[in-house]
Amino acid sequence: MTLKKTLTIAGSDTSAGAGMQADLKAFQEHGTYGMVALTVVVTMDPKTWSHTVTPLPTELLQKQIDTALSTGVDAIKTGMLSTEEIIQMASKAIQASGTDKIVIDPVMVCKGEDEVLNPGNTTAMIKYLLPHATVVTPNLFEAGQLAGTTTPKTIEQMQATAVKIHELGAKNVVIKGGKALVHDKAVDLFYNGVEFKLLETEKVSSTYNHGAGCTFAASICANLANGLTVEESVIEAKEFVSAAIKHGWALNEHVGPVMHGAKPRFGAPEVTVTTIPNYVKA
Ligand SMILES: Nc1ncnc2c1ncn2[C@@H]1O[C@H](COP(=O)(O)OP(=O)(O)O)[C@@H](O)[C@H]1O
Ligand SMILES: Cc1ncc(COP(=O)(O)O)c(C=O)c1O
Ligand SMILES: [Mg+2]
Repeated sequence: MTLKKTLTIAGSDTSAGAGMQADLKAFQEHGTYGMVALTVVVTMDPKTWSHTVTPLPTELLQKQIDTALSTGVDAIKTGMLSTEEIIQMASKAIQASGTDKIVIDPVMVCKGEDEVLNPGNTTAMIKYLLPHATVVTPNLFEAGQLAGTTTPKTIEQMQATAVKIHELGAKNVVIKGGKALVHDKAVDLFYNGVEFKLLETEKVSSTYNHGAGCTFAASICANLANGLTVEESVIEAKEFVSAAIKHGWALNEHVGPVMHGAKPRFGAPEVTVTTIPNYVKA
């Protein structure tokens, strides 16, 4: 039996809820063969849990990319890319890979940390990654940064932001309202350049949501590798991550990761999909 090969170009979250650890767990749960090209290692101060991001030498990243690509990957996801040089390397890897199943998770901050990784990276992501994105999965903050606007706060503002990000070259845009959007449901907005759909689940009141974004994007990537359509991939990923958040747990007093493999074990909350009227520019 052969498996579809999924590659993440991402950082290591040593606490293992997010980053490439989340990606590999989600890849595995979706029955794909997960591979990694590691960009940075994130470690935590045992007392304060403040994060330190340590980059790997770029030559080593390139060797990992070359190794993984030589096997013929079916889909690629990008996660934490800490410098413009690394963003360019990821872009070249995508173009050399021969696959058009590309999920860009434009990670700009770690949850629980306010500091933006490197503000110049946004411009590089726009230039080098968005034109190759089958799907891009910003949270509200990241969506505003990519679109060059303020952080969207309403569904209508999310629509305007999604249009701008689509114009930058991403074929499909999912803006994650998640926990941040003031709404009684966990709402994500899907835009494929033609129509808008709202994806909604129950909102879990837990704070054990570390790694939700990575798990969501990696699930989309695995679903694409397995041959699902973009929309099917996003809807299943939303089910998968909702279950993971619902069963999130306390790793220690500082962080609560999602339970990546919750859906196959406990089932998933229902995702409601509603087509909404197109946003008309004022
Ligand atoms: N409290 C919650 N209840 C249910 N779903 C959530 C909750 N928080 C986030 N989600 C969902 O998890 C996914 C990841 O979103 P989010 O946590 O906002 O991303 P990120 O980790 O990148 O900031 C999205 O599909 C979002 O709607
Ligand atoms: C290596 C790495 N990638 C990505 C993220 C973003 O995680 P999330 O899925 O919570 O957005 C983090 C957050 O700590 C991280 O450490
Ligand atoms: Mg994220």
